[in-house]
Amino acid sequence: MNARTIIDKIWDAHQVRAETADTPGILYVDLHLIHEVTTPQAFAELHARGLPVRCPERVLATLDHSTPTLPAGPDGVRPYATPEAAQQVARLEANCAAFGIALEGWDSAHRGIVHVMGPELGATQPGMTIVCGDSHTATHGAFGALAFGIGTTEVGHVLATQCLLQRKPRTFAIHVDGRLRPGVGAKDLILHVIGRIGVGGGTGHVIEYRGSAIQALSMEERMTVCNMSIEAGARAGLIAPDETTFAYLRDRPRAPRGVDWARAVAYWRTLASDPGARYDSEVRIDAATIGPTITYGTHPGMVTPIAAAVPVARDPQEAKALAYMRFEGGRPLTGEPVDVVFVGSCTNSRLSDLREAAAVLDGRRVADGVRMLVVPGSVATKHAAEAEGLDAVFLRAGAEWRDAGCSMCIGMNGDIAQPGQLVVSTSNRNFEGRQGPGVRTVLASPRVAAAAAVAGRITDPDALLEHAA
Ligand SMILES: CC(C)[C@H](C(=O)O)[C@@H](O)C(=O)O
Ligand code: SF4
Repeated sequence: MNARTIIDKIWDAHQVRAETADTPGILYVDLHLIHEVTTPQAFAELHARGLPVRCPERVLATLDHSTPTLPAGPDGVRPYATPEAAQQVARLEANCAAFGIALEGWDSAHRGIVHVMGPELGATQPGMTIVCGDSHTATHGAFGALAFGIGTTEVGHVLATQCLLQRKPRTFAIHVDGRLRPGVGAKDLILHVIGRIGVGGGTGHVIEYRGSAIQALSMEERMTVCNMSIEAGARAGLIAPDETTFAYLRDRPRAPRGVDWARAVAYWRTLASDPGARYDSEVRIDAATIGPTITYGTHPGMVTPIAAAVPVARDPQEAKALAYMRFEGGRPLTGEPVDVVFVGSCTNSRLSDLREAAAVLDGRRVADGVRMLVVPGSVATKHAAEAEGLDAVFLRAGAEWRDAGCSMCIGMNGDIAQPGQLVVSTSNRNFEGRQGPGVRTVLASPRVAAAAAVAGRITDPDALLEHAA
């Protein structure tokens, strides 16, 4: 057989029927993750047509987008932002009960952002096809799964059939070789990649991240990288599974056990792309050239090394983005006053992210007038962070320590900033108004975000930490 990429291998193993010129192929789905926002209509369709869920055991639900991050009041009432938010949650609870679907709901120690809790449970595994009515589903590609976002109509299709109509994607190898500099992490890496290939650079492709700098990443860092594949326009992004992957998955609640574990690992080892496999596109990046990286505009491709000057606008769209952000081309963003710092989201709300932010905040204080919100990605992450005292570090520094959820990444639960405020955010989208009407968003790593909180300004963390030493 020809040399195949991991993308081809997973595709071939799940293709029920090949595509033709006129019709997409049919792909079997191993795991369907669902949340409260993109499921109500899909379930309504099943109810209306009297259809059952084809494989309830392959569906896993959580509550994340509309959930308050402040605790219930003494009356037990949760502080939902809107009646719609409360209703979305209630409907998912009712639909999961009606169709026999496992829900990591309010009383679950595993509830959390769908792309954080799936991996934590070991539900996300190499070689799987994984879908979710959510654009950041590529996060699960960190495990060597083919994972992509689908629309609400498709959520209904998958619930009813456990299959999806899909055309085979093109393949894109992004090689990152060499070593990342100290203090430079996965978020800097992926922002740099998106800046390099552009927000449309991955369109129609599944990206395989390869090379020594990728192999050296932890699972949590790999998730940060794969998470933002969609921001480069790609349908998905993945990384071949290796010993790091297997070590992470071993003994997780939903991971295979005993002889099944050995059999699974043996299969997972066959997934890596064959030597000589061909890709439709390829890019090579030297990890040592990447520094702390932030966005300056209103899409995640508008990135700059933190100390470098913001590029001068080359077209009306860039000029519009700079005007919205109130930034000036030709000048660096360092020194720009910050109003809010958000550490959270499916990009950067895992234990390693919280540790990274806490390391900067330990023994320091959030600057006067700055609000800092730290929101763990899951209840399990929250407990793990508290077990090692990270909550105390954040609270001592003057930050807010919240319950798990999407929170200010998208503000659907009411966690938003005020018009005109500048937010340094560890999330993945800096679109106009995403964190509240008129709010200006700068995307950054947890380290850069925490440094901004301490300085009250956008700051090169190396300068801040050196100064203190
Ligand atoms: C609400 C949901 C459908 C949306 C998505 O698909 O990504 C959200 O998670 C986002 O990050 O914008
Ligand atoms: S954390 Fe943000 S990007 Fe991730 S699923 Fe929630 S809203 Fe979407």
